[in-house]
Amino acid sequence: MTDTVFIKALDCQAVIGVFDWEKQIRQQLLLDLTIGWNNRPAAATDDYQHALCYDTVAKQVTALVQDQPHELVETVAEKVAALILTEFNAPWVRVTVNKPGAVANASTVGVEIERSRA
Ligand SMILES: Nc1nc2c(c(=O)[nH]1)N=C([C@H](O)[C@@H](O)CO)CN2
Repeated sequence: MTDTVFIKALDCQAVIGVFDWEKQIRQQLLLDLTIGWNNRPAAATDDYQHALCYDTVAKQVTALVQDQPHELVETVAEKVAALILTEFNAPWVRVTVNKPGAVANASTVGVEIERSRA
């Protein structure tokens, strides 16, 4: 089953970084999420109850990323993956965390992980 629900370039303003100056400011993180989800039941019934609501996912992920400080983008990616697997019961998720302001001569840097439910 290769169906997914995705969210691209989710804009989060986060306290993120390893240096002291980074703990005093907010910086942009852009998250790309690809979530394994069987879309057939929602399509067959045209019923929102069977859909994985990308708006609900986006709001919960934004709150998680913005409401507490983190040092590493790796930590953010793991926490977001765990949220999606546990709270939304998704079978797998791919999370990309972009920190576009981090390296002056790169358009973006970051990490990408894939996690599955145990
Ligand atoms: N693999 C990582 N490398 C770096 C990170 C990170 O979160 N993961 N963070 C930093 C600093 O916070 C940097 O972004 C400041 O510009 C350096 N390397």
